[in-house]
Amino acid sequence: MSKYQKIQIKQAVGVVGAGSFGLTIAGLLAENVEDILIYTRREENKAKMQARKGEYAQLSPKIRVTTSLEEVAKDCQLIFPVVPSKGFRNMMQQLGPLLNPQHFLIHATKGLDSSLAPKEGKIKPEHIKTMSQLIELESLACRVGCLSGPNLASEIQEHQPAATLIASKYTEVIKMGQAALRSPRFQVYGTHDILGAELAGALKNVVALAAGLLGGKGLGMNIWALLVTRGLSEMIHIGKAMGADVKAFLGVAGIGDLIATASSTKSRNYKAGVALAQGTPMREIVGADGDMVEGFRTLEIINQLCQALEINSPIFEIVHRVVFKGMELERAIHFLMTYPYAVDVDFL
Ligand SMILES: NC(=O)C1=CN([C@@H]2O[C@H](COP(=O)(O)OP(=O)(O)OC[C@H]3O[C@@H](n4cnc5c(N)ncnc54)[C@H](O)[C@@H]3O)[C@@H](O)[C@H]2O)C=CC1
Ligand SMILES: O=C(CO)COP(=O)(O)O
Repeated sequence: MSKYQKIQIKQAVGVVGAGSFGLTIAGLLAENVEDILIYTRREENKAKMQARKGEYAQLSPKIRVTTSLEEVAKDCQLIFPVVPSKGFRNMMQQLGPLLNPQHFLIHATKGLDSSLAPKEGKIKPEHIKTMSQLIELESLACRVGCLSGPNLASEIQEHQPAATLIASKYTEVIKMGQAALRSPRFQVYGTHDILGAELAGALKNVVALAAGLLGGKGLGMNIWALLVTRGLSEMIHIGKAMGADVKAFLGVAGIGDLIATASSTKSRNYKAGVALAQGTPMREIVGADGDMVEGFRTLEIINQLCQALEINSPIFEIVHRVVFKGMELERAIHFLMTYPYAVDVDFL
């Protein structure tokens, strides 16, 4: 047992979603937990994972694989859902009926959901849900949390040190998450501001995408720093309009993750921006990695929200035009460089 562990976790811990970050979380859990159950939808993946073949060769022997959500809900009190936002509600509609108020759910998805919005007409703030709100909507689970921070999966898989934030209204969820994940290679902070942590994690992907656009054009660090600073300011304004506090945006899940994602060629959001700037058609990027560029979905949802609430967010608006309306990047940069900004720090 790790010396950081205050609560001893004796039961199996579940991970739903056997992608890059689900496997990373399972690997972190293996430092503290004896029995980890990871859910994959695909039988062929289950076979490969069980045989520890190919990309699964390094899987800890403590990790069991299942294609049964019933088994996850029955065996595990603590479950980490780690599926892209696009599939999250659908996943919860299957998992939700199997859960009860004794379950603890800590998701790690950095995105938003707008599936409750009507097909026609304007989106309203109440149509936009974070993943913790979807968990509450689709299940009886109330001990809900989120994990968010500068956590590029490949670095953690290489055992490089990193930190994250577990956010929940419930202290017991934060403590349980810390006990499960904390180790000398993974620092885990805690906060009760779950909305702030979720929004910071989702919104930073859009700024990372924008940073990739600049990187793809070969632009330097001055404009990168300007983008990140003003992008953070817009993230905070949008977050506040959605009911969040400023704090999370200034911590590991906000500025911390923003720096990591907006400067790393390991980030899929950053890489998508680079590809767009270098002329790769949108359909090719979406075709290759579409669900995984969370920033695209978030950008569409936030653009509608900003219009509905008349939020002034020039960077988000112009990135939307570049990504979805074919605006030339040079024009977009000119627009922002001549934008009548007046105040530097306007969110404190
Ligand atoms: N990869 C990373 O560095 C990090 C990713 N995240 C977040 O984690 C989430 C997942 O990302 P990755 O694991 O990297 O993506 P991925 O594409 O590698 O894996 C996603 C997995 O979810 C599965 N999945 C999709 N829909 C499902 C459903 N309805 N039911 C069950 N499984 C389903 C897919 O089959 C796939 O195995 C994203 O929201 C991402 O922003 C957060 C921190 C770091
Ligand atoms: O959120 C992440 C790192 O903290 C992962 O970012 P990407 O989804 O852009 O790869």
